[in-house]
Amino acid sequence: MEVDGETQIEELECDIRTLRKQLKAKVQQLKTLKKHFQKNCINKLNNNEIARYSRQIILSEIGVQGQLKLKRSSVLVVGAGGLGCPSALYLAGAGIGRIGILDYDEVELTNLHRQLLHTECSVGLTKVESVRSYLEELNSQIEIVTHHIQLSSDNALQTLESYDIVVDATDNVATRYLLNDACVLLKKPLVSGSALQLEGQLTVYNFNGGPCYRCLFPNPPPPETVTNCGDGGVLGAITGVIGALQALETIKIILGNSGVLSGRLLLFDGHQSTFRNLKLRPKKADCAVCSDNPSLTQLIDYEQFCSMKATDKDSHLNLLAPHERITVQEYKSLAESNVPHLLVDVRGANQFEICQLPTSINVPIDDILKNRRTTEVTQLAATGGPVFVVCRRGNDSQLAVRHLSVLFQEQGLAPPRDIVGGLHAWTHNIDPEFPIY
Ligand SMILES: Nc1ncnc2c1ncn2[C@@H]1O[C@H](COP(=O)(O)OP(=O)(O)OP(=O)(O)O)[C@@H](O)[C@H]1O
Ligand SMILES: [Zn+2]
Repeated sequence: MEVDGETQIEELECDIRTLRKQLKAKVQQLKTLKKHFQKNCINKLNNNEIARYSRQIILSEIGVQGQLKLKRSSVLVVGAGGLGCPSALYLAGAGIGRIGILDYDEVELTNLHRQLLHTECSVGLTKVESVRSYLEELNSQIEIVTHHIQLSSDNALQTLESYDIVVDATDNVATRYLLNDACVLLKKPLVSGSALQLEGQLTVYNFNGGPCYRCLFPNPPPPETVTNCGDGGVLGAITGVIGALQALETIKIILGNSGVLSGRLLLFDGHQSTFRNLKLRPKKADCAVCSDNPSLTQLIDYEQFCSMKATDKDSHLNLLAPHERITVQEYKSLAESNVPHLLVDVRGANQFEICQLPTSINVPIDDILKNRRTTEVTQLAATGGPVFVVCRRGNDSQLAVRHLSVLFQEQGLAPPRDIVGGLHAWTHNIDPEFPIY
């Protein structure tokens, strides 16, 4: 009975995939026909546009002329994730004539709580295709262009060139510097947002004599101080707030509104639901890129400059010597032979609650690095057997081993060892049923 049910589900899913493909082909066909036969004048609104945008056209800030400005403008949204989805959605709704969506990534299940243009059916598709099909259904009057690439120094200038404004909806420092420098070189405003946990930030760089990102942050932060959503977590409503505000600032720039958030930083605190505006330092007279005598006149290697990758994928640390590490397979056979040992899981308590390996104890990395619970670990280690350290992907566990090794040595204990690749490696190589997040 259960097997029958599973087969039926698979068959239906397969049918739906086929129908979606057919639908996509028809939508594309319709688009091409419309483009060919409907005269879309950029100096006039058609009846569909008048009705569609009527509730914003009647605003004194917009009017017919403002709506035409939106229609004639082009915006590139870089990153089709937590911030990119809401900003692209509101830009498309408002009638920006050409919207570019740029992202190298594919949709994953862990994206769906906040990246709300992607659906369960788009898991595995490219993010740019997923966003494109959503936005085209929302508004057939505008053009959506997709760029399924990783933005880099080799392609940034050429890609950004054909857009009026750039929205930074990415999640890593290297890409932020790259976008900043490219926008300065091309003289384009950069609407920059970020969101983490229950907080968000927003500002507009390189606009109307205001500072650029480098004016404020001439040097990148140390890599170990940077947290991404995968490690720190984020609430979808926070990315929604900041992404929608990025669309608002973009629209204000196009309309020529005087209240654009340039030279100011908006901070949103979702705990208290408060917004604060900080005045930023003005443009730096000797900024490396936006001053009158810049030392940087072309794009550089940003991963090298930041000592960080321009993606949050595959960032595997390699801090330890081979003898300080064991594989998940080695750990499995040791655990199965009932060798007495101590397994320390250094993820945060919330993550430990999601899933954990049998007999492991939870001592979060922060507690280890700040020596808050290291005595507890050394005392347990002294009771005998080897000590192993595990985390989600095998990075924090290496930091923990490096830190603990010194303490263990001082006490004459055998050094702890890191489990390579962490719980992700456990799921991939040992137990596919072990939850992955
Ligand atoms: N250099 C780049 N080129 C193209 N896309 C980029 C670049 N840097 C970041 N991105 C994209 O920006 C988006 C940032 O969004 P967000 O952090 O919400 O998503 P995510 O990386 O899927 O999240 P998670 O960290 O939860 O896996 C991602 O889709 C990522 O692929
Ligand atoms: Zn500058």
